[in-house]
Order: sequence, then C-alpha cells, then structure tokens
Amino acid sequence: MNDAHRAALAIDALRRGWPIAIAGAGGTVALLPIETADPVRLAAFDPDGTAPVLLSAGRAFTLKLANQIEAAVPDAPVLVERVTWLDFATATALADPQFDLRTPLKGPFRAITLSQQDVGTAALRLARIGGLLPAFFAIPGGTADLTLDIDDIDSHEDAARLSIATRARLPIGRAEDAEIVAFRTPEMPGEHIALLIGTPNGEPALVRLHSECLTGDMLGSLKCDCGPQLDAAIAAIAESGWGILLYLRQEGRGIGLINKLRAYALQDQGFDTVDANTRLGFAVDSRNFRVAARMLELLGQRAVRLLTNNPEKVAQLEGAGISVVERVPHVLPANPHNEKYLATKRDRTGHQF
Ligand SMILES: Nc1nc2c(ncn2[C@@H]2O[C@H](COP(=O)(O)OP(=O)(O)OP(=O)(O)O)[C@@H](O)[C@H]2O)c(=O)[nH]1
Ligand SMILES: [Zn+2]
Repeated sequence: MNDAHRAALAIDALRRGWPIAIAGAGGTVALLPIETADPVRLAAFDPDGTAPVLLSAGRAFTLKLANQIEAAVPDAPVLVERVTWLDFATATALADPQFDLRTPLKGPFRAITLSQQDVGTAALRLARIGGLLPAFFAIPGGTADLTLDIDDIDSHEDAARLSIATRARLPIGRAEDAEIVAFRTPEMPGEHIALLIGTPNGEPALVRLHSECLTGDMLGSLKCDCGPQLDAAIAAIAESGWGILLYLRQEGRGIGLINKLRAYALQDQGFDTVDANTRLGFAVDSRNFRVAARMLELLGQRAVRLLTNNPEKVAQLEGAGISVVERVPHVLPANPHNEKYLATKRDRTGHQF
C-alpha cells in the first residue's frame, strides 16, 4: 500500500463513519468524524466520554467558543474541551451551522491546547477532501486500525501523479473540431477533463480553468455565473481558433457539492458566499490550481492566454511554471439572483470586474 492509497482509504473510512488515526511530529491523534458517526460509534470510540471535539477556527469563532480565536485562518484547528453535557447531539450542533440561528447552544465551551496542531490541520483538510463537515471527536495519543502520516495526504493531492487516461474526438455544439482528454491519479474518485478546441497555430492557447459547479453547469442555477461562463468560454475559444477548456473537479471551490449546498443554505439566511464558507469552517477558497498547470504541461502547453477575472488563478499557474502571457477578462452579465454574489467576488475575493 503506497502513501496516497492510505490517504484514499482514510477518506473512505471517514465517509463511512469509521475512526482513523493520523500521526504527526508531536504524536498520534485518533479521530471520529462527527458528521458520519452516531452515538453508538461514539461510545465504542470513546467509552469514557472524554474525547474533546476538534473544530476549525472559523467554526469556533462563529460559535464564540473562545475570545482569542482568530477567524483569519478559518481552517486552522481548535480543540474544545469535552464536558459531561457535550453529548453527540451537542457535538453535531457544534459541527453543523445550519441551526446556529435557530437553537441557542448550551455553553460555555472552553478551547484547550492541541499539542498536535499539524494533525489537527491535516484532519480538517482530509474532511474537506472527503466532502464532510470539518469536525471530529479526537483522542490525542489514541490509535485506530488505520493510521496515516500527514505526508500521505500530500501524496494523495500531488498533481505530479496525474496522468492522461484516454483521449477521443468529441464534436460539440459550439465546436465540431474538439477533442476530449481525461486525466486522473489511481486514487482520485473523479476525473479532470480537458477539451481541446480547434487547431494549434503556434500561438499560446486561449485557456479557461473551469471549476465544477453542478448547480450552475447542469441545472442552470442563477445563483452564480458558472453556467454562462462555461458556455461563453467554449464559444470564445472556438472563436479564437485554438484553445483549451480545463474542467476541474473542484466543486464548491474545493469543499464538495454537499458542503457548497450547506453554504447556500447559510446564504438563504443572509450570509454572503465568503461568510458562509467561514461559518462552515472552511477557507473561502480551497482550490489549488497546480492540477491545472500539470494538465497543461501534459498537453505540452507552457504558455497560455488565460480567460479569468481571478488574479489568484494567474498567480498559481505562474507559480507552477506556466507562463500567462495575457489575462483575458471573462465577465458575464449579472442577473437579479447573482448580483450580490458577483459584488462579493469583486469586493471580498479580489476578482477583477
Ligand atoms: N463554496 C462555494 N462555492 C461556490 C459558490 N458559488 C459558486 N461556487 C463554486 O465556485 C467555483 C467557481 O468559482 P468562481 O469564484 O465563480 O470563479 P473563479 O473561477 O474563481 O474566477 P473566474 O475565473 O474569474 O470565473 C465553482 O467550483 C462553484 O461550484 C458559493 O457560494 N460557495
Ligand atoms: Zn456556480
């Protein structure tokens, strides 16, 4: 079993509500994910009822668990002392923000020192990769049947392990002259896709990095601009004569579909896209575009013209060795449902409109 394989097994275990342990520099922590556990599993994991709760700083800040906690790094780990009345239902309320405004929480809660900060960070990251709420029962020094090292998660996420699985001609409505190329690593559940449109002409390709948005891409959601952006990107590339659309499996800016829909539920309560992510305990944007750089490299493209309003995409591609010779704006008209979302992207996440 290689490192990445071990991380894949751990993600699978968390989704099934099975405990794992992660080993870091300061020792091991046994972890039971709150979202997929139940009181019976908790009793088996922690017969004494003393295991503290591991949350993210964004969540802890939202719950006002400790004055000192900064929300500046919303995905940093915070350990909450387990007192007798902090039962499974209360832990679920700590983990899941959907009832924050409806049910006042008991308290007070007390943040305690987590010696294995590195393990805490890794656990929250693994929950995000698995599409789960970033919250665990944690036993510092504990063990489990499956123990992984923090480095195993890096191996699992390593873009260098990506390779081309297959390619085929794919005529599409907007471009009959297109080819689809599929990429994966042995462990990843989804596939990244490249759509090569037109004929290479020696000029840097017009490239769009599109992050998966099931609601926008498939259902025509008006809450975001993803659907129209996808369509317009394909049209612009076809029009330019030659280019590439990368369809990246980074649903919800990397938190997965279910967590994105949780963020939407918080937006229904009035929070914007940034605050909704923070209240859930995630970074505002968890995406890593090294994967896109690796795909371009495998396609033999070292220089591109990039269709985006997001300077972070330009910076990350450049940082990964792809030369972005031009940023081409990709602004689509707003509608009454996404006006506020687009304004938030402009005002709070550095998008250039
Ligand atoms: N977490 C979360 N993800 C969202 C939300 N709305 C859209 N997304 C996701 O955001 C991603 C698209 O990112 P955007 O921020 O719209 O655009 P961008 O790719 O950063 O920038 P551009 O290249 O300029 O379009 C997709 O993965 C969507 O699923 C939201 O409210 N919350
Ligand atoms: Zn979208």
